[in-house]
Amino acid sequence: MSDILAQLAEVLEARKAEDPAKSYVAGLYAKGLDRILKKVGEEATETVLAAKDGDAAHVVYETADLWFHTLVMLAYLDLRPEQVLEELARRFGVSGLDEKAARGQAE
Ligand SMILES: N=c1c2ncn([C@@H]3O[C@H](COP(=O)(O)OP(=O)(O)OP(=O)(O)O)[C@@H](O)[C@H]3O)c2ncn1[C@@H]1O[C@H](COP(=O)(O)O)[C@@H](O)[C@H]1O
Repeated sequence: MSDILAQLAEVLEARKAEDPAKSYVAGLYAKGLDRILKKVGEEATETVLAAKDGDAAHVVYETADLWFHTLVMLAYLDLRPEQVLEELARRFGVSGLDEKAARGQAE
């Protein structure tokens, strides 16, 4: 499921060498971190409004925009989505074990 994040991260990395006039992502990099963070903030707000609105397709669309712009932010900071997934996996490893134990499934 997370393969698309890794593949997209590769594209975002490659866009660091791209002409800003020819690529949306290269254009964002050229505008700098503050512009990227502004986009993350805008997309977060649009996601919240979509969730309040209650249209499922709209929520998915806006969440994709939000995730995409956080991936651009991570790439700009030379961070990888795998690092975020590892952090989530580490947390799940802790709480997931608790859940398994509660269900009597612990090994
Ligand atoms: N997944 C995306 C993606 N999601 C959203 N967006 C862009 O994010 C922007 C969303 O912002 P808005 O809705 O506010 O639209 P906007 O007014 O055009 O944006 P601003 O002028 O405010 O920055 C749109 O321009 C979308 O096209 C994306 N642009 C690119 N990608 C992926 O990134 C890859 C590299 O893209 P390029 O750099 O364009 O080649 C592509 O192959 C795609 O896979």
